[in-house]
Amino acid sequence: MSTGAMGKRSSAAVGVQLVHHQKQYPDQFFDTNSSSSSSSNVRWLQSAGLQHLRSNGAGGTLQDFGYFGGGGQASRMYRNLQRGFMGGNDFLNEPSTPPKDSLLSSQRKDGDESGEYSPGLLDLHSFDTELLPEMPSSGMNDDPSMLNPGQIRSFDDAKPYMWINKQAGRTRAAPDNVLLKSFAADKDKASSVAKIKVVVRKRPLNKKELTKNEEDIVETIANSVTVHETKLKVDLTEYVEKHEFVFDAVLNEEVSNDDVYSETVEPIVPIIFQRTKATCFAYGQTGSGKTYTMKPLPIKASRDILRLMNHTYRNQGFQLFVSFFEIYGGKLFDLLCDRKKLCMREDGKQQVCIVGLQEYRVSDVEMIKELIERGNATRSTGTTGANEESSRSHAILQLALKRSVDGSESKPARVVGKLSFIDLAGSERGADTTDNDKQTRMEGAEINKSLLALKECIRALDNDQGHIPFRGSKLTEVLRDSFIGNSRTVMISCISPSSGSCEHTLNTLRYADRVKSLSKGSNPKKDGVCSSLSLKESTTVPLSSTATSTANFDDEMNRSWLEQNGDDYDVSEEFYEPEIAPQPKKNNGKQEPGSFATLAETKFQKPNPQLKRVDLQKANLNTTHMEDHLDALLQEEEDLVNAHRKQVEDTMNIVKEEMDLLVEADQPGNQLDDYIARLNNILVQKAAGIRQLQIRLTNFQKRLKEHSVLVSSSGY
Ligand SMILES: Nc1ncnc2c1ncn2[C@@H]1O[C@H](COP(=O)(O)OP(=O)(O)OP(=O)(O)O)[C@@H](O)[C@H]1O
Repeated sequence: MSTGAMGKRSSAAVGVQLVHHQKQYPDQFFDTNSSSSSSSNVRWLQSAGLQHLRSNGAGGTLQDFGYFGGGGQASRMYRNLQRGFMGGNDFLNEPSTPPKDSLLSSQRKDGDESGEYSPGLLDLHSFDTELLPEMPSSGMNDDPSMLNPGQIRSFDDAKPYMWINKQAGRTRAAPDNVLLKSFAADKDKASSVAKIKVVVRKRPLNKKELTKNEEDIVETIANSVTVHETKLKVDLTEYVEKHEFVFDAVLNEEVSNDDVYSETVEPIVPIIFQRTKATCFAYGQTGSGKTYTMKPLPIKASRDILRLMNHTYRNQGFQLFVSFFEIYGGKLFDLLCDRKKLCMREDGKQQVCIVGLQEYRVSDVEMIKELIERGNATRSTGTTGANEESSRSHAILQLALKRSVDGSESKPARVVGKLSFIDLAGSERGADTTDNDKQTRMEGAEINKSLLALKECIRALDNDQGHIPFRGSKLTEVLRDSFIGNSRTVMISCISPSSGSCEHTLNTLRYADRVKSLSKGSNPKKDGVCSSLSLKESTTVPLSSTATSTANFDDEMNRSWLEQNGDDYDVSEEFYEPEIAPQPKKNNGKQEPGSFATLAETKFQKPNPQLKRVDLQKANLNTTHMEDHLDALLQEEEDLVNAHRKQVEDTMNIVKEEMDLLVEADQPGNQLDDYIARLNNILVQKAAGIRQLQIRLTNFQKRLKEHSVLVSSSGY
C-alpha cells in the first residue's frame, strides 16, 4: 500500500471522532515552488533518456511517485537510478534503505527499532552538551577524492552544500578550495545568525479574492512592508491610512519557497552541529500561506543536514532523527503513529519529555519526505470562514541531530542539536467568531492562548529574563528545551495582500513587530543598524522620528521606570550637557547664593576656569548661542514628551489587545486570571512610569525657562 493511502486510512479512523476532515494535499506536494529542483530533475532524466518518467497522469512531478497510487515503483526506480548514476561514490551516495513498504509494515507490527528507519522514544531532555565536545569542521579535508563534481553537476539532490551560487542563479561545480572555504565560513556564519529573526512573507491574491475584486493593499520595498488601510472619516469620506513596518526581511509574492529557505532556515542549519537548538515557526491568519511556506522547509533543511553529515562531519557518528506531532485542543498526538495520544511529563529537573513519541532515524531525503507526507495527511484540519482546509492544530516537526559520546554506534546517541518546525494554527479570531460552532470557538481560544504564550516566551528569552513563562501553554511547555540555552528562533509572518484581510494582516504585523521590537537584538544602541529596528506606522508620525522614539522608549522600558522610582533621577544630566559653558554673573567676585550661577554650576554645567574675564562681545555671542541652544532644548524636550505620550498610548493599546485576547481565551479550565493580572500590572506600571517622566520633563522645562529669563535679564 502506498504511504499516501495509508495516511488517509489512519486519518479517517480518527477523523470521525474529531468531527474534522483530514487535509488532502495536491500532487505537487513538496517543493511545488522549487523550480530549480524540478528542472534539474528533468535535465537529469533527459540525460538518462527517461524523460517519460517526468510526469504522471495527474501532472505531478517525479517526487510525487512515492506518495500517490502506483508510484512506489517509479520512486524506487528513480532512487536506484540516482545511485547508479552516482557510480557508487561513497561520498555522494545516500545510505541505502530498505524498501518503503516493508519498513512501514515492520514499524506497524512491533515498532522494531532495528535498521535505519527505527522509531524510538523521543527523549527531549537528553540534551547533554557536557558530554559532547564541539565538533571540528575539518572532516571533509580528509579525503579530497570524495569530490567528484562531474558526476553530480546535473542532479539537484546531490549538490554539495553551498555549491549553488544563488545570487547569480547558477549551479556550478566548486573547486576544492572554494568548498573548504565555504565550510570554514559556516562557523562565522553561525556566530552571526541573529538570536531572533523576524521575516514577513506576502502571498499573491488568490482566486477567491480576485473574483471578489479585492485589492492588493500591501506594498513591499526592501525590508519594509506598508499596509494601505482604507478608513472612513466622521463625514463618511474615505481616506487611506498607511502603516509601515520594518523587519529583518520582507519576501513578496514573487519569492519562491527556495528563497524563503535561503533567507530563513539555511543559515541556521550549520549551527545545529554546534550544539544549538533552533525553532522556525510560521505565524499568520488562516489561509495566509503558513502551511505552504513551512512544508518544504524541513525537507530542504534535512537535505543540507545530511550533506553536512556526509561531508563536513563524515565518519563522526552523527545520526538524524525525525519526529512529528501535533497539539490539538491542548493535547498531544503523534502524527507518525496513527495519532496516538501522547503524554508530556516533567522530570525532577523540570525537563520535558514526551512519553511514547516515535522518532525515526533517517538517512535520506526520500524517507523524510515520506514521513512528513504521512504526518501531514494525519493532521487535524477544519473549515473556517477564511480557509476551507484550515490547520486547527500546531504541527511540530523536529529534526534531532544525535551522536554518541565517542561517535560510535554502539553507545546510545545523545542529542547534539535540534531543529523544530512549527506550523501554527491560524491566528485570527474574526474568522472563528463567525463560525458559531462551539468546538471551533474552543479551538480558537486554545490557539490564542498558545500564541500569546509563545510571544511571551520569545520576548522573555531575548531579553534574557530569568523567568521564561513556559507554562503558559502546552505549545511552549513542549518547546521548552528549544528555548533554553543556545537557541535561535526564526519567525515567518505570513500575510494576505487583500483588502478584505486588512485587519488580520495588521494584527499579524503588529504581533511580529512586538516580537522584534521588544527584543534586545533590535536595540539600535546594540547593533547600530536602523534597518533591523522594527518600526511602525503611520501617516501621522514621520518614520524617522518614530524610530528614535521607539528606540528610546524600548530602552527606557528595558530599564524599567518603576524600578527607578526611589532614585533621584536627574533628567538634566541625561539631556543637557552644553559644550561651551556660559560665564556666570558674579557679584564682586562672589556668586550670589541661590542665583542662577549656583544653579547652573550645580545642575547644568561646570564653570570654565579658563574664562576669567568677561568679554562683552563673546558674552553676547554666548547669549545668542545659549538662546538657540535653549530653543533647541525646549523643542527636543517637547518632542520627547510627545513621543513618550504616543508610546504610552501604544503600550496601552498593546496591553488592551492582549487582554482582549486573553478574555477570549478564558474558557473554563484555562485559568488565565494570572495572565490577566500580570498584564494589568504591566499596564499600570508603564503608565505610572511615563507619568513620572512627564512630570520630570515638565520640571525640566520650567527650570530651563527660568534659565532663559535669568540670562536675558542679566544684561548680556
Ligand atoms: N506564496 C504563495 N504562493 C502561491 N500560493 C500560495 C502562497 N501561499 C499560500 N498559497 C495558497 O493559499 C492557500 C492557503 O494556504 P495555506 O493552507 O498554506 O494557509 P495557512 O496559513 O496554512 O492556513 P491555515 O492556518 O488555515 O491552515 C493554499 O491553497 C496555498 O497553496
